Amino acid sequence: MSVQLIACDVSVTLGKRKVLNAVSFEASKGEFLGLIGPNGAGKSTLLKTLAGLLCPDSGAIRFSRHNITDMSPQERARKIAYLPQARSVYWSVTARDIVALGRFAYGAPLTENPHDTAAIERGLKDAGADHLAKRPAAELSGGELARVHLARALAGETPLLLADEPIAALDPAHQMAVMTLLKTKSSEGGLVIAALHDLSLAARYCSRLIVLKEGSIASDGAPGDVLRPSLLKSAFSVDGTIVERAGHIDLTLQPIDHSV
Ligand SMILES: Nc1ncnc2c1ncn2[C@@H]1O[C@H](COP(=O)(O)OP(=O)(O)OP(=O)(O)O)[C@@H](O)[C@H]1O
Repeated sequence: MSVQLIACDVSVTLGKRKVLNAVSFEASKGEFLGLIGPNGAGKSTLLKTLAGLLCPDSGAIRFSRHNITDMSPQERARKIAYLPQARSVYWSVTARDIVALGRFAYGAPLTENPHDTAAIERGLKDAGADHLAKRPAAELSGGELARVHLARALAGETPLLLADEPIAALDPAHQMAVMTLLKTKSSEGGLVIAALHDLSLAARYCSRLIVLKEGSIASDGAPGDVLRPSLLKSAFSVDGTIVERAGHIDLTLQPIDHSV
């Protein structure tokens, strides 16, 4: 696999806090990379930095041989889709209007051509949101709106998709549908990086996991290699039982028993 994304010694300070500390990794097309770690570990900050929305204090990020900070916003938007964690909509626009913003780098919605229309409709369908297209976005439930925003990210047809907690608001069936979709997007040649809190789903669907802890990479590798009891304890402060069967990893998590 050819390396597509390189993050080299990336450090980010927000306010007075050093939130990312010399983060380095490489990723290739075809990977579905789960970014996991406890609250405040720096997952959203890393995704925003990879998207070019935050500027690192030091270090560099290259995607498709281009330095992210040298790319124009339009070039970035044609290569990188970013699904943020916060998804509220207060304007009187339809769900389809939101999805059409995914084609903004190509001139839509002002000049929507047949390719834009097809990408918007495919995004809505893939995200399971086609039936919501005409609904006012401000009236949608949290899970419905999450799927509409995912459709917006998909409509850009970018080679890199950065998704911050794409399944957080979803019911179990939609969680699995979205994880299957992201896995499919990567196996079709895309690179997908998603911040996730559900370790079981991350283990089942992602090809690789990166664990962030206090702004640094604590572990990086195949789910079965990363999710070990010692890592669950040190990074997530939980006790975990891990069973691998038929290519799947089953995780059972419980609070650390301090009495033993
Ligand atoms: N603008 C800011 N100024 C100062 N500190 C910030 C700012 N934004 C985020 N932080 C801090 O940076 C740290 C990392 O935040 P980040 O949102 O990246 O974590 P996360 O791993 O995505 O967490 P969560 O799982 O809770 O979403 C947190 O301690 C947070 O309080």
